[in-house]
Amino acid sequence: MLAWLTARGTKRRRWIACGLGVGLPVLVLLALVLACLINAWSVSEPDWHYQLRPSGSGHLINDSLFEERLGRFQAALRIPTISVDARNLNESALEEFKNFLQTSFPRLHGGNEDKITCEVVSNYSFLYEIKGSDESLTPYLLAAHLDVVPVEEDKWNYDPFEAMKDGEYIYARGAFDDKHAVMGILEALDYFLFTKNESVKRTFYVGIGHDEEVSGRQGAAKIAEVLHNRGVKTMDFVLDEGFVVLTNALPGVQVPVALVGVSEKGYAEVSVSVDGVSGHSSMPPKESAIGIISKAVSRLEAYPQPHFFDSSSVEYTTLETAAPHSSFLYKLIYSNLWLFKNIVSNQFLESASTAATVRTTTAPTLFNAGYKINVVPSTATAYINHRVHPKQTIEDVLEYDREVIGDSRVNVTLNTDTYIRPHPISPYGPDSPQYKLLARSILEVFPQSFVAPGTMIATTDTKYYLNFSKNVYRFAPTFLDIEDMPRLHGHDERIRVENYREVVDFFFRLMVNANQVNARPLHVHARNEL
Ligand SMILES: CCCCCCCC/C=C\CCCCCCCC(=O)N[C@@H](CCCCN)C(=O)O
Ligand SMILES: [Zn+2]
Ligand SMILES: [Zn+2]
Repeated sequence: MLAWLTARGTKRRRWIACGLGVGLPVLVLLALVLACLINAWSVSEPDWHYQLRPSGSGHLINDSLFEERLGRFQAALRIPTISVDARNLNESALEEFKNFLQTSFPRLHGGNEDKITCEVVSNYSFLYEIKGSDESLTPYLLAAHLDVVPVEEDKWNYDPFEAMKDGEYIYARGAFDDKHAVMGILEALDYFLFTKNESVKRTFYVGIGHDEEVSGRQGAAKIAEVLHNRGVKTMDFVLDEGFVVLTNALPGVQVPVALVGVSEKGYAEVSVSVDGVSGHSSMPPKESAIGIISKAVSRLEAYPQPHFFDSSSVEYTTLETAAPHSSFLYKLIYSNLWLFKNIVSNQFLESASTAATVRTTTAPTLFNAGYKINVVPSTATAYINHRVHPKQTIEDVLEYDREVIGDSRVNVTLNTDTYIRPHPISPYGPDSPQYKLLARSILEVFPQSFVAPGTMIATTDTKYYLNFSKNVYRFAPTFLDIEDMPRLHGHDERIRVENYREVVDFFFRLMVNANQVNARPLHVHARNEL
């Protein structure tokens, strides 16, 4: 009897143990799925972001004036202010552009010194100071550049310097990068100061560089020096080109995202070279200099730099912010990144543009070796352009390169004249008044979008303005579908005509908002009014 009871007890315990063994994980899994679903169902736009949305929208600049402004923009695009390298700028075009600005905006360039002064810096760059009445308010800086990259004319379907308008778009080099901002800022400024006659409380500056595409050393760097010498030490915020309003950039997100660059990747030019033996090509060595460097470059591509995506990454917030605007599947993923971060990170690595936001990129861009078909050259050099992720130092990147190449014959050398360290992360989110000011101005002009932070993947002139402010933002009010990305620095660069209207509106709104202390958004409404 006792034995039977004991046996029965053991059996029950086994059943319980077995039940627990299978049931508990199933329960945990169910709880997990439920928690994820609840997170996805309950995700909504944060109140602070929602409250920045205006209830109405409308263009601020009247239509008859817009045609005139558009004509001026096209005229600006027709001047080929091409920067090839720091010693090869198109000086006659720069001179023409200077005259063009001065004659197009006479009220900004003299005779109104009580409102605005303009200094020409390094012959072709411009620094405007708009004096405010309240000296207790910290000034801010709007920046842009007037030079453009060269064109491969025969690859364009339009003349890159004709600024052809096909009804919907204007096609021209510089339409997107960055003359829309130069002209948009000046149009808005002229309207703000002389048409609307706004009384300026907060001083602000407009800095327009002429050599951003080749370093900015004569333009933005000198503008920063002039400001410093005038005793300007602090800016409330700095806004320069950078990210834009993007469509189809984030998986599962149909709504346009106005991505604000709150940091910027670093920049490094690295040479990978070997000094070997030369000789007759009829008796080649087992490994030539060209072969050794080819292998090194091939390994750098095969073993890319590490990637970073965790709760401390800016991109993590980008996706959390995108969650309420995503399809249900992506709501589920973006509102549960603690669980799905590895999947997301792998998906990011699949496309060049998103991969660039989560890792240091490695681009072999130049390859020099050899000078005659029957001579084995002793040297070969490849040049690698790295864009350094803020979670790495330039030293980390070089060390990784050397490790991956794993060949002591190969010299890996940093160009110490050109490197730029990753920029610090500027504040973003509800606790940053400067970010909110920018977000409000964006939403007033692009109410169909949402605003999210990102890490700018290319370099901008902001590197020269970092000492003025901890609030440095990189954003241009232009629309870009991810499919149009190759047009940037590529062929058939373009901007939608309607988008140019929004560009002028945006800079005008920003000037109005920045001029109001403790400003409230236009037509603010409560969530339940909709
Ligand atoms: C999760 C987000 C997905 C991001 C997708 C990327 C979208 C990119 C969108 C817009 C980028 C616009 C960039 C326009 C600014 C380009 C600035 C630039 O070209 N700078 C040059 C400066 C060269 C100076 C000489 N060294 C550069 O970086 O090469
Ligand atoms: Zn640019
Ligand atoms: Zn550019």
